[in-house]
Amino acid sequence: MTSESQLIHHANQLYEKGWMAGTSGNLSVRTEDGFRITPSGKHKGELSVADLVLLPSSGVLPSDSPHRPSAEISLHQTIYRNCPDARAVYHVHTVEATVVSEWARAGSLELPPLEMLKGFGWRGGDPLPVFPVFSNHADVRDIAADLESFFRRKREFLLPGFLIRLHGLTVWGDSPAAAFKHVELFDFLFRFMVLSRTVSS
Ligand SMILES: CSC[C@@H](O)[C@@H](O)C(=O)COP(=O)(O)O
Ligand SMILES: [Zn+2]
Repeated sequence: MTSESQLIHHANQLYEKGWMAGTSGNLSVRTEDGFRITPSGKHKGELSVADLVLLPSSGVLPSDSPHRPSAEISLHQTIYRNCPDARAVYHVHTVEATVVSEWARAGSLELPPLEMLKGFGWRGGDPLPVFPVFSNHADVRDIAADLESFFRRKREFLLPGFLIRLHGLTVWGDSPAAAFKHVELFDFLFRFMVLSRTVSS
């Protein structure tokens, strides 16, 4: 299976989970000639490989592209530029990700020290990793600029994801399967956070 067809398979699965409802979210995979990304504003449960838009390594979109690329392409570009191992970037809108994004303080969200964090390579006992939450600027390029500044501040351990306030979750991985796994791990953490507040209130 090519990485493009894995992306389409995952788009269907993420749509079925309700995480790409109402045309929300966008997915991309790195290819030899750049990366391919979902088109803007299309139903994410009805895509095919032919719908994907190529952003060539030159960074210049071909003028004859039949579809418009995702409006959030600048976030994907920023991740691929800063994370050489990233081969897939997935952005979803889950209810719990949106709820917990409101709980951030000074631009970061405290994650619970759950076993599930080890799925990201975190070792229990190490300090909890910083999980950034960026403002949902009207111009996505301003969010990408905040992300760029975050990447510049080098850290020992970087979680492969971030939230945008009242918007959604973005993750990356060294394969489409890894990106999908990271969406699932973060979803588990966010659902735990929401549920534990509900139970204790
Ligand atoms: C339901 S609208 C959501 C969009 O504004 C955006 O946040 C999104 O995730 C999808 O944008 P798209 O341009 O289709 O990739
Ligand atoms: Zn979005």
